[in-house]
Amino acid sequence: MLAVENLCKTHPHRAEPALDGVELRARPATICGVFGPAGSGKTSLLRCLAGLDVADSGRVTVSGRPVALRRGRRRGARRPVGFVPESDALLHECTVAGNIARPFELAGFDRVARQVRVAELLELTGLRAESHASLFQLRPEQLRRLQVAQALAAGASVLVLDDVDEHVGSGGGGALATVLDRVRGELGLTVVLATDDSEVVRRLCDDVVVLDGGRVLESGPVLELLARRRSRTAELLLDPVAAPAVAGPLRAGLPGDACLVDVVLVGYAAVGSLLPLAVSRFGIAMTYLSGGVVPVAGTLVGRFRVSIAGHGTGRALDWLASQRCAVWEVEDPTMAA
Ligand SMILES: Nc1ncnc2c1ncn2[C@@H]1O[C@H](COP(=O)(O)OP(=O)(O)OP(=O)(O)O)[C@@H](O)[C@H]1O
Repeated sequence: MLAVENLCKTHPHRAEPALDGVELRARPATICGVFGPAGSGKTSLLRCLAGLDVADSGRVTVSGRPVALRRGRRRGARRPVGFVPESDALLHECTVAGNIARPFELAGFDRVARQVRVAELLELTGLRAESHASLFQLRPEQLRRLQVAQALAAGASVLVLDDVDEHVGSGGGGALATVLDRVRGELGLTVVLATDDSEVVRRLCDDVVVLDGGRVLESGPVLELLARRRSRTAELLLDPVAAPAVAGPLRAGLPGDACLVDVVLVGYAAVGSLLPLAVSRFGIAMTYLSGGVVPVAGTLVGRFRVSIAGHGTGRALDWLASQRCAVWEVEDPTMAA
């Protein structure tokens, strides 16, 4: 377990803190996304996690042990937290296999043991065909996978990746995503990645920490946060199925007693059945106005704006709220006027 307690850091010559009381828990065999806009403190946090920087106050521990500040520049030395920076810090004079072998050499593995471990990591990271290639022949996304292999070779039990964006998102072909999936599922490691790309969180992350201005706005399991009323995570991750900002024009043509409702449904079963069930159970009239479904963390999440009318409306809303979904009435500026 990686635990961060009340981490605070202000960079030299800065008035505002880069990290202001950050708390984080990342479990083994999970991927935790540190999600926030540029300047929100993601890199500052990750550098403290990896022992590359020291915080002004607070604690970072792995399995209860404080993470020590890294000293010296011995690339490939053994580290419990493997840091994969935005730009590569690899050995450009060595081949792909040579880069993975270096931490094993430094740790005193003999030649046969080294070859076995290097072969395993080449397979895990999908780089077997590039084993003898020079780094100059690799694409940026392949270099990122090599960095992961090197961090694993250095004995990381926690893998920290900065700025995971186009490499994992729709533009990157998904090879790094597959590797991280295997690191989580097959090796059971804790992965923490920083991103400002909601697609990366939707596709890969079990947990999320939403950062802004160095503060945690919201954190927890992604699917739990999505099922919370007015969740910040839902607002950020469900942008492909965002409801229109203004409710007013949608009311045209609806019955006078209709109420407009936004509902977030989590899981295949909920998406497929909850709204029709509410209609049949409570005898309400429901009209679908906008929204859709999007895959998140291996399941389906739906966000819909619907109008509901009929005597059973209140009971239907209470029932929906008691299921695995978030539901709230849309504030309608035209009604308030
Ligand atoms: N070495 C530094 N010296 C001074 N200020 C810094 C330093 N590193 C970061 N900062 C400042 O700290 C704040 C947080 O920066 P940080 O790089 O951690 O955010 P970020 O979310 O990773 O941003 P990005 O996505 O652009 O990398 C910003 O205001 C930034 O300008």
